[in-house]
Amino acid sequence: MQSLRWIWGYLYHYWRRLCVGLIMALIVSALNMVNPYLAGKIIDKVILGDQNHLLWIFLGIMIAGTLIRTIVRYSYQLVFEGLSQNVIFKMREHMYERLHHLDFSFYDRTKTGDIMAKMTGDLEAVRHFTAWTVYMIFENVAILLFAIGFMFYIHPPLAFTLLIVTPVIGYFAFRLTSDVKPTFTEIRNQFAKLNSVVQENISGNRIVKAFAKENYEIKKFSIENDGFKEKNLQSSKIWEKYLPILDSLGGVLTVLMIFGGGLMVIKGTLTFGELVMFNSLIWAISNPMKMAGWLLNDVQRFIASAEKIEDLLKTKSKIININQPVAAKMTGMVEFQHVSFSYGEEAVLKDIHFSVKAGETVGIIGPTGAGKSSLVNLISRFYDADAGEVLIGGVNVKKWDIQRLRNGMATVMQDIFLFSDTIEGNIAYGNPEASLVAVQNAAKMADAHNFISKLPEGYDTVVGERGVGLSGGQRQRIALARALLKDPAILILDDTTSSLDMETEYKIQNTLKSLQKRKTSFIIAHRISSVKDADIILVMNNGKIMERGTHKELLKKKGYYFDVYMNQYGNFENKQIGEEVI
Ligand SMILES: Nc1ncnc2c1ncn2[C@@H]1O[C@H](COP(=O)(O)OP(=O)(O)OP(=O)(O)O)[C@@H](O)[C@H]1O
Repeated sequence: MQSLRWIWGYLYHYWRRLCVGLIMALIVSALNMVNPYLAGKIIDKVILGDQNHLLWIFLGIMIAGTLIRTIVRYSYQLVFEGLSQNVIFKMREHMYERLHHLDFSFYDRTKTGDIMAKMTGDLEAVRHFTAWTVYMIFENVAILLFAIGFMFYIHPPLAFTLLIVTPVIGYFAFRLTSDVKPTFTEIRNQFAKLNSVVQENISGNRIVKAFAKENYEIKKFSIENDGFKEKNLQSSKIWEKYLPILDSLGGVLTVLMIFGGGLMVIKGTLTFGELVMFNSLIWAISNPMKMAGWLLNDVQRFIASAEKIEDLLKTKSKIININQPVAAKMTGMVEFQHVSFSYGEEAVLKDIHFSVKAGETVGIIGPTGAGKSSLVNLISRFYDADAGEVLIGGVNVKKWDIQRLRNGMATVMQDIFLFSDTIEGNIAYGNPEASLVAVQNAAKMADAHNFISKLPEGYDTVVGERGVGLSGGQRQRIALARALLKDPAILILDDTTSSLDMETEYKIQNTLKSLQKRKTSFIIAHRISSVKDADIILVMNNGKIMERGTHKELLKKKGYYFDVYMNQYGNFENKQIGEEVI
């Protein structure tokens, strides 16, 4: 019921078209009564009553009725197809918009395959329901009611005899529906699992090959594929149980009609023509009953899919704008006031406290898993702090308009993502209006211009999915150019130069230094060389800032930073070298 109410939310925009379609379906259902009626009249009036002149009239009406019925039926099929395409178009748009509104935590817990199953299989089930099932249910119910009414009009006692069987058919159709429903939910969930395996395998096909795990992955797929087949077979088994019963009950109707009707003809209470009318109408009773199983099947499939789509559309993002967000100018002043944060149970950031003036550079260093990326994720409000406040320009990030906040900053994430587009398109992603010269300048700053120019199609080179066809360092430089072209007030570089050789990193750093005077920069790195010129370096471990200061100050402290420095630049045993550098 809930799913029907939900789909009505989409359908009512087209209620006029829906009404036209349903009225046409009603006309077709009524026209279905014409031929059986006239067939009976031909027997009674023409064959037995010798009124031969009526034959041509009856035949003419039958042909005209059939023609009109075919045209109207074809027309409303088109009406419903158009209607369903409109509904699906809107729904797909809503789903896509929702997917873009949802925050990082949604994507952390949702498999891409599951989302794809919703965008494809579930939408198709809803399309099928609105394009076909809706009018088929209406048409079958209308035919059944017209036939019952007509039969009662012709001969109530025989009509009554036939109707004795219909509640039994109704009972089995209902049983079939309730038994089959859970299997549809299972089929649908299994389909999502199958999709996830395929999607992960396609995305990770290089890893699969590198580890020679093709057979393992094929087996993994086979298990899910087998599961999908099994779930479908389970559903078919339920069908196999009920369909013969429903079919036999349809047959019982015919037997009852011939037996009861035959007796009535012999007794003279029913004409031969009326028996023919009943005989021609019997399908109008048994067919909707038989169709009920298939249609309820479709309804259950629709409900299972509609629930999944509705779930997605109802999923709320935790990161949302407040009622009247601040629309201040982004200044680049960043402050963390006793911030704690966790993804789940365990705290990932503990009591983080620091402040940065606009235009300053912050280096963040520390072992893997220390919480460096998590810290910068709070600046862009990809997640919200559990305690404490993150302030930009003195205003809590939760009070900023999210679009404005993120437009004022550019992040080069650790996991570089490039779209399957031209290099120019990828660099201009954050600033599509940018001229080619501006794109080239950004590429020069990121030391990417040289290698791009050497490509046969230069900036028009289309990179593969996720940037396939480029080296790790080339991808990093394009991502850096993309961030620089945005000219943000806050620049966040999460391990952005890790794949670059020292010489390229040095060149980029010199460029960044000139830029950094204008923007606040956060540079996460494992190499001392990447952070040593920062105004302040935060050394993180286990979610805490355990050391802070400039490069020189930190070396003097002879703590973790000093050890890393010695590891990378000097003899670890001989701390004297470190002191020389200081
Ligand atoms: N999306 C997430 N959901 C749950 N836990 C997460 C998520 N992202 C990171 N973590 C956990 O949070 C902790 C800090 O991770 P984070 O990525 O911030 O570390 P990091 O210092 O940037 O590490 P690295 O240098 O390896 O990038 C880790 O224990 C990690 O397992």
